[in-house]
Amino acid sequence: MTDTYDSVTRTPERIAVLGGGSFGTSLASIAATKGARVRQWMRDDALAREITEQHHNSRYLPGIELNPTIKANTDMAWVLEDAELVLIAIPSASFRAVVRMARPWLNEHQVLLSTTKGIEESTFSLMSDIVREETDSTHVGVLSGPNLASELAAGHLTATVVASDDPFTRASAQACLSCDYFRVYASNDRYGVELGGALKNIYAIGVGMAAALGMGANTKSMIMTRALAEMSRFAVSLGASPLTFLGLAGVGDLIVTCSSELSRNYRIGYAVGEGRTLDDAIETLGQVAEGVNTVRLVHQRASQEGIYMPLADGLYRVLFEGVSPQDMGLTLMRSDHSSDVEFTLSRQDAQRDHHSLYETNQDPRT
Ligand SMILES: NC(=O)C1=CN([C@@H]2O[C@H](COP(=O)(O)OP(=O)(O)OC[C@H]3O[C@@H](n4cnc5c(N)ncnc54)[C@H](O)[C@@H]3O)[C@@H](O)[C@H]2O)C=CC1
Ligand SMILES: O=C(CO)COP(=O)(O)O
Repeated sequence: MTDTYDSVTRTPERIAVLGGGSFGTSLASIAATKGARVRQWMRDDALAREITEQHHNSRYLPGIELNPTIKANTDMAWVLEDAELVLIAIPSASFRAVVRMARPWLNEHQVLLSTTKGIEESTFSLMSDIVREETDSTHVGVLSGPNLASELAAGHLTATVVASDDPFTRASAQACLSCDYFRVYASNDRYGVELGGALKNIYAIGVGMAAALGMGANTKSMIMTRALAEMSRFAVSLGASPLTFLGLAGVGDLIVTCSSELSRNYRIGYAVGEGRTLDDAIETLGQVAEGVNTVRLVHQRASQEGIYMPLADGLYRVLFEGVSPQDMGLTLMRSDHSSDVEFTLSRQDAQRDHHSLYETNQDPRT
């Protein structure tokens, strides 16, 4: 991939963030710390005043000091006024409704980036598809990677991927958000990056369940590794690049979401593994865990398309059909072994794949 970083002549100066939750707030704080004018839209007036006046988001990012220049507001027109780049951090269930609400103040020159890791229930659309359908922007992209919001807001070093087929979008997002603790890589596999972010949530629920059942690191590693094969098989059959799954938005995000108790999806799985009902687990969490819906949608789509997804199917049966996690674990382990082949590559295949991996994953700035 060429012409990414250098094609932006200047960093976007006016940023709008839609969403007052943990991730939108973390990204708002980064952009503001880089010197941009940042306006953040949310429904809750009290929360908007707290962010603007006290520089905290106590509901979604307790204990984190935000950049004091962020101005949060419930007035969409004011937030989007003159915005050059818009970050959309709204849960998938409300994403289309909020984009429609914003539409009167959006134009084709703005960069519109989804940071949401989910799939629309009624259409199986990814969020960037919704942005394309609902707006006239020619600069649409997604941002996804190992980015737990509270760690990001605390300045722990990490990286992410901005994916778009439009070089201007990729470069604008890199310029807007790259900083000493957040490295932003570019990709043109928008579909793969976006699917990676949505799919890994399913498996974090599974690893959370395994942890609640007292399973150790071997089990977690097995689930994560087979999850990677499964999610990549699904995404590739829908048109994504398999190489994306070896990058930050694939295995990178899978590892963090399956390993950290900060992950809401992991916590849902843990609660169900402890014997709580799904409804009870969701209510206790009080935040969005996209994987619950995603597992339903992916189970349905994989069945329609005939894609082999034993882990996602098993998790669907535990969450929605009352199968116990213990029984599901045994069923998976006892299933037919005859097709359990990991890789059978020739040396030439391996060399070709290695070469194409490193070509594709090259940092566009080097
Ligand atoms: N929290 C995290 O660590 C990360 C989250 N994400 C993704 O970001 C997306 C947003 O998640 P979070 O910020 O974490 O969620 P959150 O649970 O922290 O907050 C959700 C926010 O969305 C708002 N919201 C919900 N429905 C709305 C509607 N109809 N209109 C206006 N606002 C509405 C809520 O009021 C709340 O401010 C999710 O898809 C998530 O997967 C991505 C990377 C990291
Ligand atoms: O996507 C995330 C980290 O990259 C956050 O995952 P959760 O939504 O499970 O908290």
